Amino acid sequence: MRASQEDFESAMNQVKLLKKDPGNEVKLRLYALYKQATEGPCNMPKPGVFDFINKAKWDAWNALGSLPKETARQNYVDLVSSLTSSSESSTQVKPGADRGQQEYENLVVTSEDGITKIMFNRPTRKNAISTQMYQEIMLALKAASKDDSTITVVTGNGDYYCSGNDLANFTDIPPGGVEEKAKQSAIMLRDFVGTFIDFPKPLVAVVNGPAVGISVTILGLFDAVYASDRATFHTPFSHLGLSPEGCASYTFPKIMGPAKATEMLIFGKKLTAGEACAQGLVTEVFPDSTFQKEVWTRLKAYSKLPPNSMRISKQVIRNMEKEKLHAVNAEESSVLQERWLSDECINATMNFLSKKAKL
Ligand SMILES: CCCCCCCCCCC/C=C/C(=O)SCCNC(=O)CCNC(=O)[C@H](O)C(C)(C)COP(=O)(O)OP(=O)(O)OC[C@H]1O[C@@H](n2cnc3c(N)ncnc32)[C@H](O)[C@@H]1OP(=O)(O)O
Repeated sequence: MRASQEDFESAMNQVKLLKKDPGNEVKLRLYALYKQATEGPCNMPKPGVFDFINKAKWDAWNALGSLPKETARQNYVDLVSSLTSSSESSTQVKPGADRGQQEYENLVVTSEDGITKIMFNRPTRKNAISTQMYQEIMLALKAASKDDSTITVVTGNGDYYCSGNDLANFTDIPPGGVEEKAKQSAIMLRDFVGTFIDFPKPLVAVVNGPAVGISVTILGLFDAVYASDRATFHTPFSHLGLSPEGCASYTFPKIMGPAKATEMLIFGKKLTAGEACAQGLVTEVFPDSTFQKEVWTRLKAYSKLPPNSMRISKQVIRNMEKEKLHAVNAEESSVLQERWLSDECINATMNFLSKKAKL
């Protein structure tokens, strides 16, 4: 959801009420986002080198380049919200504390060494994502976006990373009928993917084993993807009478070129980790025997980099695309709303649930 003028004004008031000084770096960022949101790109003359304060302000504003006013307004609101939640919450989880095991039924969330780890935890179902688990992932990401960690990692417990949407989600039909279920599911899907699009910190996938469906498509929204050589990447949408989601209809052709994206998204070709790396979907592949050790050593080193700089770099890399990604997400979700009601999809799902089919 975009921040309104009202949200922006309320954020400006909240800044005045902050109990703790957020430090010069954050104050400069607030200043720059405020100027960009209200006046647009910086076109003031650059202050002289000895005018330190005004030069620092000018540099911060000028660094935002042609960031659209609406995006600057949204970023300002997000930044203030992260400041107010961290100063208000005395029970906030600090890195090193293990939290969430009571809070989440399908996830294990821990925070240590500046890294929040969100682990899918339904190993007996190959970490298939139930309706409740979609909600829990959104909650965990929102909490991670505001906690003290610098990097957020998503991974899976057991032999699978994730087998995608839990096909049993199709059986839980509300009193409004299957049309109502499809409508609610499209809203949930849009919100779920939107949470990844808007995630403000470096987001890393540690793909410990095979990945299927939506757990693959959203990888295009991560900042880095490390995979065990046991991992595979499979998006069998046509086999299931479905169509792509997670913004893959946009990110995959961009990452790997349209021809390779077609093989995955339309023909359902399963990629090995090596192939996915060669096509740019995966950052690096590690032997399974040393995967955890090598990846976590590297992530711990990355987590010591300056957090504000990493967030800002992510913004600079991603922000121009955000609007496009939200539009793609809305379109994909609305197409799927129709697909879920199609005979092709209903038959494929029934075949799986009655154990007549597997991928
Ligand atoms: C009316 C509209 C409602 C719509 C609601 C949708 C909401 C948002 C949707 C977002 C769009 C997402 C799309 C996708 O993700 S598409 C991909 C979906 N995933 C699959 O099709 C995978 C299905 N699973 C399999 O083919 C195999 O299980 C798999 C190859 C993954 C593993 O095979 P293996 O032989 O190694 O293991 P088992 O099959 O024995 O698995 C162990 C048990 O786990 C159950 N399981 C595994 N994956 C799923 C799954 N995705 N959904 C439900 N259940 C799953 C499996 O059945 C086994 O159970 P049992 O022990 O009871 O047999």
